[in-house]
This record gives sequence, structure tokens and C-alpha cells, in this order.
Amino acid sequence: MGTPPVPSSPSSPSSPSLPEPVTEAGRDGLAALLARPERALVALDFDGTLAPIVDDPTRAFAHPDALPALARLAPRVGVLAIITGRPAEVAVRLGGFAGHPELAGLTVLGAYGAERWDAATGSLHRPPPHPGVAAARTELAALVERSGPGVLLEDKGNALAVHTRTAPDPAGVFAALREPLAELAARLELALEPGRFVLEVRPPGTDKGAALTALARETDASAVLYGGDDLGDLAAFDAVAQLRESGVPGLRVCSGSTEVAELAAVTDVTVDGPAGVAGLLSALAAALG
Ligand SMILES: O=P(O)(O)OC[C@H]1O[C@H](O[C@H]2O[C@H](CO)[C@@H](O)[C@H](O)[C@H]2O)[C@H](O)[C@@H](O)[C@@H]1O
Repeated sequence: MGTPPVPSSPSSPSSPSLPEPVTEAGRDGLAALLARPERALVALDFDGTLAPIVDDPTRAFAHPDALPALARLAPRVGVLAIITGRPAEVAVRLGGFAGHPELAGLTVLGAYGAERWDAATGSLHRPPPHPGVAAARTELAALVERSGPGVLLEDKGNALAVHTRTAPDPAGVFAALREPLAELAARLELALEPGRFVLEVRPPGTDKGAALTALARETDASAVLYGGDDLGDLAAFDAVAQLRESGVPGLRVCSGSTEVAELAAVTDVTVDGPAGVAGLLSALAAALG
């Protein structure tokens, strides 16, 4: 017996209208996507974009409207992808992406593009562990212990994330940890990746921009949409700008939040967090018939 199709959205029976991008390049990107959807690449970040931000990273499930919107959009565009800082298999589990016939073509690029899961085959590609991560694990456990209550260490296998969201002073602890973590990352030949009340040390060598560009080239995309909410998404927004310069129109969607308010200035359209993203994806699917 196969997995049943994704149910329709619980909270938005009718699709909202497509928002108008505030930039000309964004309007061109949207027009190109609507004109040739079969050649379009739609790529989305996970946390803060498809999944609401919550205190416990292990319980950051997709917004209830996200999966129905993705399922509706997937058959209408060339390629649908998730590009996330999570390990690919964690994003697949939290998103509930596996086993749905509508999402048979979905690709999940995890660990900022270092990992790849394809729904079509269920195959997971993961690089070998970086030697610096094991050393960082021991040091970070001690550092987190000293940092006071509410500071969490998320062990992602080949990366480690220190979360300060549930500390009594999240911004203050984040600021205090930034320099020691930058020093540790440099010493162990790792990269420091700051995000929403999180400082991550991870293997260098890739980012979401490189991942998005490679996927656009691999799939010969004629238009690209990228949606994100955090600092790690800036590389992907830059990649959209570079793809535009090389003749591939693109649309940059900001999943808006008060935590990373500066992102709206470098994107073409801002929606209200994961609910707004799901609404936009649903509206896109409706516009594509
Ligand atoms: O690339 P993303 O999919 O956006 O992942 C980036 C990081 O997201 C997660 O942390 C964020 O979400 C948590 C759950 O809502 C929240 O508690 C935390 O404050 C946010 O920074 C994830 O835990 C990290 O591993 C990802 O790198």
C-alpha cells in the first residue's frame, strides 16, 4: 500500500493572490517563471521559511500549509528543491517530505549543499565527516556547559550548532559566543555560520548560493525562485542576482521576521513567515492552473 496523497491545506481553502514583487528584476523573474513553469526551479529554505521557528530544534515541523502547497506546486514546475543547513534526512523527516507521490521529483540539499536526498530514488549522498568536527564537539560541549542555562548544543553529525534562543539573554549570549566560536572554527579549519540565535561550526567549501547555482545549471533552469529567512540564505539570494546577470531571470522571496529584518532589503518580495510562504506557493500553483 503506497503513502496517501498529501491532504489539502487545513487553514487556507482558497489561494491568496500572488504578491507583486517590489523590484523590476523580481517582476521579470516571476513573469519568466509563469511563462515557462516546466523549466523553472523553485528552491526553498526549511527553518523559518517552510517551518515556523520554535525553541526546540528537534521539533521544528513544517507549517501545516507548507506540504499541501508544495504538493500542489510540484507537478506544475520543472524542479522543486529544499536547500537547508539541516542534514538532508532531518529536513525530510521534519518536513514530512518522503513517500508522497506528488513530491516524487523533490530534491533536498542538506548541510548547505553538501548533502543530497532525491525523493525519486530515496538515495542520500553524504560526504565523509570533516576531522575538525570531532575536535569541535569536545570543546563545544565544555563551552556550552560554561555558558549558562538555555544554551543548547545541536549535534548535526558533520556540524555543530550552538543555540542561544532559550537563554535568559539570547542576543547577549550570542554576541559573547561569537568570537570564541570564530576562533575555534578557524583553528579547526571549519566555517562559522551565524543564524537566528544560532552559531554553527561546519565544514567549509559550500554554501546555499553554490548549491542553488549548481542545481540551476544541472537542470538547465530558465527561471529561478529562491525563498529564505536567515543570514545563511544571503548566499542564495546573491546567486539569484548572478544568475540574472547570466540571463536566467529570478525571484527572491523573503520569509519575513523581526529577527532578520535586513533581509527584506535584498529580496524582491516579502511575505509573513512560513504561513506567507505557503500562501505564495499555493498562489503560484493556482496561477499555473
Ligand atoms: O537552513 P535552514 O533550514 O534555515 O536551517 C538553519 C538552522 O535552522 C535551525 O535553527 C533555527 O530553527 C530552530 C527551530 O525553529 C530555532 O530554534 C533556532 O533558533 C533557529 O536558528 C537548526 O536548528 C539549525 O541546525 C540550522 O542550521
